[in-house]
Amino acid sequence: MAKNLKLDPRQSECYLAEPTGLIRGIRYPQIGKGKQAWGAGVHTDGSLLSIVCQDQVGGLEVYNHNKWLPVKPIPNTFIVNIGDMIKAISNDEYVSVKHRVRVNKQEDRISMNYFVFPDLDCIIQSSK
Ligand SMILES: O=C(O)CCC(=O)C(=O)O
Ligand SMILES: [Fe+2]
Repeated sequence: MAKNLKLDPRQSECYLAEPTGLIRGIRYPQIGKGKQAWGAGVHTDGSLLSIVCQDQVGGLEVYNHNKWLPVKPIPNTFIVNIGDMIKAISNDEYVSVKHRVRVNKQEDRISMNYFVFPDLDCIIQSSK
């Protein structure tokens, strides 16, 4: 991505700072038969990138070409979502993905999420 956007390597380094990264572990409790609930409503992530590791229960959905698509759990596989900051840096060449999480009726769901944020003093600027 950095190559494609012709980013200065020093600039990309400050975007991908390690100390500002954030890990969030989430448990979505089962809701029981006959009920419906959202574990996470429709949103985009404010980060540069988000790396999601979900268990086998499923429930994550992404919006693509006017459709909601379930993200099938695949063992030992991470999902990488583009966040709002990449959208800003790339002048909308890369677009942050709308997503939501459906809660399962019979099983709890666990996901681990790593959000990549830039260094604290890094200035986000468009690549154009
Ligand atoms: O639990 C998931 O699969 C995604 C969670 C999420 O979208 C978030 O924490 O921003
Ligand atoms: Fe998210």
